[in-house]
Amino acid sequence: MTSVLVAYGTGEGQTGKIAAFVGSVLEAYGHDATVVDLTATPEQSVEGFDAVLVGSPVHNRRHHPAVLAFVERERAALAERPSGFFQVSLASIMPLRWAQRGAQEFVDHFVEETGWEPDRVGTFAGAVKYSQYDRWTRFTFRLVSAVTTGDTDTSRDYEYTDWDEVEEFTLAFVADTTYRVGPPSSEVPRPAPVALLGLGFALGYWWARRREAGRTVPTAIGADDSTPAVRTLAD
Ligand SMILES: Cc1cc2nc3c(=O)[nH]c(=O)nc-3n(C[C@H](O)[C@H](O)[C@H](O)COP(=O)(O)O)c2cc1C
Repeated sequence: MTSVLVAYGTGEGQTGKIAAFVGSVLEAYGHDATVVDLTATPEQSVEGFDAVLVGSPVHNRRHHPAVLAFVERERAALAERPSGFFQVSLASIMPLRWAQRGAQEFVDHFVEETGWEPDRVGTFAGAVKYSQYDRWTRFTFRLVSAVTTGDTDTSRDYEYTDWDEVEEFTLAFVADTTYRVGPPSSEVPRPAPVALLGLGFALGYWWARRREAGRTVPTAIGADDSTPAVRTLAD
C-alpha cells in the first residue's frame, strides 16, 4: 500500500471536489490517501508520504497562493518522491486552440516559478459557479460564456470536469508510483508463472519428441543386433 498526499488549494471548491475524487480512486485501488486543503492546513508537509499529488485552480492566470507557497517550501522533498500536479482551469474546455494552449502555458509558468518538475501533469476543466460569484464576476463570466460555451444561464452552475480523465490520470500516477516505490509485498509476483513456463517447455519438448517419433519408418531388422529396429527419416 502506497501512502499518497493529495494537497490542493481552491477558490470555489472545484479543485477540492477533484482532489476528493482522486483520493477516492486511490483508496479504491488499495492505497492510503490523505486529502488536505492547503488553505486550512498551510503547514502541511510531505514527510512520511510515499508520493504526492498537488492540485491548483487558475484564477486570473495565476495558481492558488497556498499551493505556490507549499510547493516552494516542499520543493526538495517533492523531488525525492513520485509527484504529480493537476491544474484546474477553464482554458482546458475552451473551443479555441489558442485558449487550450493557454492551459499548458499556465503549467509551464508554474514549473518555472516554483522550480518543481512533477513526474505527471493533468490539465482538467473546472467549473463555472455563477452561484458563488459577485455581480461583476458573474457579468464577466456570462460575457465570456456567450462567445465560448454558450452557458449563460446565471441561475445555475456548470461543471466541465471530465471525471474519466481524472481517473485515468490518477491510475497512471499510481502506475508510475508503484514502479518507483515498488509494489506492496503482497503483489510481488509469485514463482508460479516461472513453474508454469517450465512445464510449458517440458510439454513442448515431449510433444516435439513424439512428433519426431511419429515420423520414423520401420526398416528391416538387420542381422546385426546392433542395427536399430527403427530408423528416422533423417538418418
Ligand atoms: C475570478 C476568476 C478568475 C479566473 N481566471 C481564470 C483564468 O485566468 N484562466 C482560466 O483558464 N480559468 C480561470 N478561471 C476559471 C477557474 O479556473 C475555474 O472556475 C475553476 O473551476 C476554479 O477552480 P476552484 O473552484 O477550485 O477555485 C477563473 C475563475 C474565476 C472565478
